[in-house]
Amino acid sequence: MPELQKIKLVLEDGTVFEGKSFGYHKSVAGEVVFNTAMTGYPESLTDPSYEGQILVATYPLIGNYGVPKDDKENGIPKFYESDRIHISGLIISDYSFEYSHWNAENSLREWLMQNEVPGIFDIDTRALTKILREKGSMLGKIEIENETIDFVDPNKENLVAKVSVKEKKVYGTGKNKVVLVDTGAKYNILRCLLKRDTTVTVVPWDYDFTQDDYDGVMLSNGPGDPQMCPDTVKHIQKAMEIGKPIFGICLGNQLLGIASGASTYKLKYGHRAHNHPVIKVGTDTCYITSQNHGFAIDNESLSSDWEPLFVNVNDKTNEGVRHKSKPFFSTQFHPEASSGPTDTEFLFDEFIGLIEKSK
Ligand SMILES: NC(=O)CC[C@H](N)C(=O)O
Repeated sequence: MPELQKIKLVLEDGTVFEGKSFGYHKSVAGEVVFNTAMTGYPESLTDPSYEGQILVATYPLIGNYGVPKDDKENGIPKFYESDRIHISGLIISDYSFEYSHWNAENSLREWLMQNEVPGIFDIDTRALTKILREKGSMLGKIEIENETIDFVDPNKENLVAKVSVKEKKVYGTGKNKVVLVDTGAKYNILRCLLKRDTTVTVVPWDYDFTQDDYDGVMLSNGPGDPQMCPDTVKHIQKAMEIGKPIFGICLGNQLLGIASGASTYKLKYGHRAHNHPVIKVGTDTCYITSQNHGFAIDNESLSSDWEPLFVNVNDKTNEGVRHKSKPFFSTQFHPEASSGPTDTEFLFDEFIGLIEKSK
């Protein structure tokens, strides 16, 4: 094991955890959240929804399968969810300095260094997660020795503007024309669309796509508080008047909800895992889903034209909405998975089905 420098995590409530630095050695502040998935750190670290957050992995052994090659397909990385690491820092229990996997090209440590993202290991992540579970997600800061920085609340910033594409870009040559509103889209949403005979135009979060020629709208995931994107909401409202199919995922669910008049609130510690059970409302069908969110739509605030589509079995929170008569629906979980279970990928087929029916 190389010589490692000391580094600490300081929580808003004053708790301090001392650990060892294995990533880029610098101080950083953000919101501390935990994810209970056992695999998928390359996908999580590059998920733009984590922008501004310090991520705690509750699974104790991290780094053992390295990080994948940066192979491209259709002009986008095959194994990553965006072009860079989005988390502000990584907190783990045991870092595996040895890695082995058929697809590994680099170590997690090297990759964190290249992206200038700090990592701490040798932390009692069970004790830390219990604090976050009991008190809720809180602000925190990673501090190197002899340095003090201020806490920063990323939810007060427009993080979506930071992670969205700056210009329109077209992918694929399929027959169904989908506008993908990039509020921080994971590449697997694009991959799932391209697999289904589509031409996808990825547009910036504040672009008025309603003037374009399209068959359906896909609203992506993304970071931060959904109330920070009024421009996107305005365009969604215009698209609802046009009436072509709309499918939203995670932040997309929240923005569709807000556009329909519903309100959102912050969950105590959010859902970040591979095993969240959701029930399709009105059925006995339960799906196990991949999730990463800290906000939710208030089911009670839905207007009379809308209804909950899925509900979380654990805490009964909203997991999706749909319009009662128009082809608009969304999910709070991730049907594109990556990482996590792919059980709900069929929702992309349902979206394409709605597009074909409405043409
Ligand atoms: N993955 C996402 O799209 C997250 C949505 C939103 N930023 C939340 O935390 O609730």
